Amino acid sequence: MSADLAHIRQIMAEADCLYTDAQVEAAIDQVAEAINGELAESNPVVFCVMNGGLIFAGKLLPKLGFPLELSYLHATRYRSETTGGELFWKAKPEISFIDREVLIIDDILDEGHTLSAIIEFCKHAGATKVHTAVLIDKQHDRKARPDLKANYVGLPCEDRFIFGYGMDYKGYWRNAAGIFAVKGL
Ligand SMILES: O=P(O)(O)OC[C@H]1O[C@H](OP(=O)(O)OP(=O)(O)O)[C@H](O)[C@@H]1O
Ligand SMILES: Nc1nc2[nH]cnc2c(=O)[nH]1
Repeated sequence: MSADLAHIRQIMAEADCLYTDAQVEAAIDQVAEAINGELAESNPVVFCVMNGGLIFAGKLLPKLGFPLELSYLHATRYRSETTGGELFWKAKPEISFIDREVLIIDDILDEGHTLSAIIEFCKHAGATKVHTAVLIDKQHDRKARPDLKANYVGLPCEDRFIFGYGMDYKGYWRNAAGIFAVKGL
C-alpha cells in the first residue's frame, strides 16, 4: 500500500525538534575526535548498519584520519514500524572478521537487541575486538542487557520515537536535518 503523504508531512509539521542540525553536527565532531584518539592504530573494519546508520556513517567517516576498511550489514527489527520485533538479517557482512578489530556504526541504541546481536555475530566470526558507535542512545531501563553501552555515543535522547539523520518514520524522513520526536510517541 502506498504511504499517506499527507500524514507523513503532518508528522514532520507537528514533530518536536530534540536536536538541531548544528547540534548533531557538533556531536558527530566529538565522536570523531574520540575515535581518532583511540582507534588510529587498530586497522579496523568499519560496518555501517543499514539503513539507519547511513547518514551518521557518511558524516563520520570523512572525519576519521587513519586507515580503515568500510563495509555494511543490514539487520532490522522495526521494518518501518514504531515498535521492534524479531531481528531479521537482510544482508550479512561478507568481509572476513578473523583477527580484525571491528567498528560498528549505527544510528540508535534503543533496547539494544540489534546491537547485541551484531556484536555477538562479529565475535563468533573471529573479530578480536568489537567497538560500537551510535549517534543516539535512548534513555530508559529496557535495554537488552542492563550493562549494554556503546563505546561512542553522539547524544542521549528521551524515551520517545524519533526520526531524522537516518532514522525513519514509516520509511520516511530519514533525510530530516535534525533529530525529531513524533508528537504523542
Ligand atoms: O536498539 P534496538 O531496539 O534494537 O533498535 C535499534 C535499531 O533499530 C533501527 O533499525 P531498524 O530495525 O528500524 O532498521 P532500519 O535501520 O533499516 O530502519 C536502528 O537503525 C537500529 O539498528
Ligand atoms: N526511527 C527510529 N528507529 C528506531 N529504532 C529503535 N528506536 C527507534 C526510534 O526511536 N526511531
